[in-house]
Amino acid sequence: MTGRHAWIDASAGVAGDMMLGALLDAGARLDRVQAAVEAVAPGSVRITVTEVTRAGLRAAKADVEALTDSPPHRTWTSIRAQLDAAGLPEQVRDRAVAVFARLAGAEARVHGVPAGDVHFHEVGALDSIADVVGVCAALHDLGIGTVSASPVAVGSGHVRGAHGRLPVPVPAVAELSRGWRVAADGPGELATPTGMALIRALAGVCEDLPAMTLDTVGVGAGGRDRPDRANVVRVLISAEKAAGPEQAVLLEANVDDLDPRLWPGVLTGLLDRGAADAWLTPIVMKKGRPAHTLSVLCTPERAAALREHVFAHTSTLGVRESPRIKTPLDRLFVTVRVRGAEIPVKVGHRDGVIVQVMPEFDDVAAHARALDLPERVVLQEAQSAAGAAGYTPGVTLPR
Ligand SMILES: O=C([S-])c1cc(C(=O)S)c[n+]([C@@H]2O[C@H](COP(=O)(O)O)[C@@H](O)[C@H]2O)c1
Ligand code: NI
Repeated sequence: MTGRHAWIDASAGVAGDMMLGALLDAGARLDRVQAAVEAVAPGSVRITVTEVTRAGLRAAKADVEALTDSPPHRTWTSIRAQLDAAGLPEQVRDRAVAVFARLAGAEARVHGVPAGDVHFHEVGALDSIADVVGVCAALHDLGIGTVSASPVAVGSGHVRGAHGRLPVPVPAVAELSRGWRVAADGPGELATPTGMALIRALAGVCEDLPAMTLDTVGVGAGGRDRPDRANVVRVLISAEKAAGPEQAVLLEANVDDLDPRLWPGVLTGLLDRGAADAWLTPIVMKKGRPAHTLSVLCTPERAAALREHVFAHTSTLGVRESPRIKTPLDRLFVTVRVRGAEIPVKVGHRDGVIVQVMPEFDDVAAHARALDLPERVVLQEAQSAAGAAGYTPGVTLPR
């Protein structure tokens, strides 16, 4: 994935409105954010942003004002339908779905109900929609391709809510914290479920500030002003990301009982839904059974949807998931003419030096069929035509 990198500093805690404030402070346009929220929950909320101080630091405070007395649908199933129907940019929708899926999964486990039935409280549902969709729209507006985040301060003590007195970290935050570095780091509820769900769904990795050419810093305020520490989330955003390693997720499942005729459709379906790659490896499983490992490489944002696709379309009972680092070549396409036909050629380069020159094989095959020529002849001619235009491995890209 291309784009800038955002590192979220949640060392003083995190909540949805704090992240939204930080991204608006970093330059995300309020009208774009409001429009995305409006598309999901028309006429329901108005987002405003004001400048405040927290322990003497300037910060942007995002506020969500409810404009309606009639609450929106409140289950995860109905919010999912609203997100799907809103016509959001694909990246905004996918990220928002991933965040709500995390939140619903955590609440489902805590309360012992199916995720689809998880009930977002009436006012909370509007706040959550505005925070989650607003954050995802702001990331999109800022051109953020990848996200990572610091360890999170979750707080300590107790809070009062719909479930009475809850221990801090509240149960949903504790559930969402599994696999992340967290510490109490102070009294009170420092991390909310929505804030933690945003971190877990959007950030591929928990890390201290990664090396970057820093472009922008945004500071988002929490509700309370505490004298001992600034109640803020910071977001540090890189300049346009240099070509280099990016976060990826590898999903894997070993399967020994799927009708083999179904596999091509499974792989095509995964690629159609945004997997960067999907493949099968023959293996031998327990009891000497011939089987396959299904592997799916994808961005962290696509992982949840693709995991569900694997469950729905194969017979697996589980999916393994591991973070990976992927280093893609920068790419561009050029078109060459071979015997009257135009064939696109993919050129992979690193720092402006060409590494790979590969005619698109589907086009080569189609043209070979049309001319009744061997595919290898058309392939070679397309490669030669690209070379004649200056696209040869080892040379600098033509201007
Ligand atoms: O309403 C519910 S089910 C609820 C559950 C939990 C659990 O941890 S379970 C916690 N809370 C509290 O709601 C407020 C708002 O949280 P946001 O994530 O919407 O900002 C917060 O204080 C939670 O502790 C509610
Ligand atoms: Ni709850």
